[in-house]
Amino acid sequence: MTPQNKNASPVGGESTAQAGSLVGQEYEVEVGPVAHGGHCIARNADGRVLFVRHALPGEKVVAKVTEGDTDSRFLRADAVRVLDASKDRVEAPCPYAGPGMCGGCDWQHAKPGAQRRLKGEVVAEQLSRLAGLTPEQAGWDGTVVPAEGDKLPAGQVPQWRTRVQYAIDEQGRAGLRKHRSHDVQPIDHCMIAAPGVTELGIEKREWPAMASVEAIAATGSNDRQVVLTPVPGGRLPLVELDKPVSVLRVEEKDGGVHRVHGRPFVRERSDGRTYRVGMGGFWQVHPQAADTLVKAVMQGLMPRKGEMALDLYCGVGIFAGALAERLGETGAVLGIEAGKRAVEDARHNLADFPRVRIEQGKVEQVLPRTRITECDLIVLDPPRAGAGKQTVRHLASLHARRIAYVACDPAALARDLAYFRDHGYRVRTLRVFDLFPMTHHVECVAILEPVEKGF
Ligand SMILES: C[S@@+](CC[C@H](N)C(=O)[O-])C[C@H]1O[C@@H](n2cnc3c(N)ncnc32)[C@H](O)[C@@H]1O
Repeated sequence: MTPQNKNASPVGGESTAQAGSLVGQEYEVEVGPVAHGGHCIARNADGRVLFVRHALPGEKVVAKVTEGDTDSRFLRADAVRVLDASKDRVEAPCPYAGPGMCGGCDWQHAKPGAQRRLKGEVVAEQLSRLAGLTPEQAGWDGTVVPAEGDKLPAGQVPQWRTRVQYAIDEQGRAGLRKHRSHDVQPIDHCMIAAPGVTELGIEKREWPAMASVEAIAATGSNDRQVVLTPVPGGRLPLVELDKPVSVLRVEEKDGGVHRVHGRPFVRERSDGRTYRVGMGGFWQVHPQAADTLVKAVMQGLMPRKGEMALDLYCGVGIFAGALAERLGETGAVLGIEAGKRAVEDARHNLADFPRVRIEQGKVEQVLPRTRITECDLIVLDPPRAGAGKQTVRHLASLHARRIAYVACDPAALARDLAYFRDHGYRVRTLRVFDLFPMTHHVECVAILEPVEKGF
């Protein structure tokens, strides 16, 4: 046993489910740094890495293995007893947060300021490991900024989730999935749900024959919507909720979304414009997110009249709309988005800008087909996987004077920043926002410019 793991001794636990399995084994461990994904790193007596949820750096806990066997490179575990608590620890306000329960929140047991510090440490670690960048080199002051209105008195929780995907258990009860599991934790209330979602009363009724129910409470209007996904062969219930809603249904065969009754879209607002978001399309979940990100992107890009811009992975067009407004009648914007319905919405939302064009398809396929060889500004807001090497290479070849990269995964961002550096772009500024309080998720906006331009 090495000195750093002298306390990492097995302390028993339940018998393992199968030969070699360590599930149920308990270790007393000293908890090390936070890692990407909502857990902290510890080591057991063999020096094997444990990713421990419900723990905080510097604590001494009993960690009970939830995944892994004698051959696993690392184990996953839950802190089931805290022997020496961090000063950042609080009693989780949600009764469904904790080992073996709801998998939705990762940091209910940490003070809000500590949650943001942990997220900042994760971003810094990913930047350093995957892009070789220090916070200073990324033009980042190391802070994670809360959304406006989210700094609340102790004990109060921001109610920010305007979209909640409830899973339905075999008895028809609404709940949320347990961590890395298909099992459902039935709940009677989600603490971080926006009031508009809670008011629908999804948790109060039964949902026989449903696999999931998504509740959407628009921030930019009073539109309310539920999206029902029946179990195979399941019949749609008559939906009577506490508030009027429109209802959509997800087709079992092809995953397509269809209108049952009411409007097939909700209306949201960003940067002073109304956006139609149809048939379960993407919209940022936190009520402040769209405006926060648009503002950060516009401040970073500083668009000028007459410039040509790209909005990649454009969804229903929030960045394209904000750019078009600023570039004026002589400017032009091309948006590219894979989702057919989102493209229809983007075209509808931006129909009053004659010099905005939206192309449907994957960025990696459409962009080469456009034969664009130059542009002034680029916004890219890819899904969690990031843009990838080929797309980054293509973007760098367009000689944009500035690029805004909006990222929901700091690991993908860091990988792509390294590719951008290989192609002559460096990070001018990075801003990090806590748009997902209580969870490990974080949103970053990086502004890049060609190296020769300097700062
Ligand atoms: C994080 S969302 C951003 C949407 C939009 N920028 C917004 O903030 O509302 C990512 C978008 O990329 C789209 N998408 C995913 N993969 C894509 C690809 N390979 N090419 C183009 N769009 C893609 C998704 O449909 C989704 O609308």
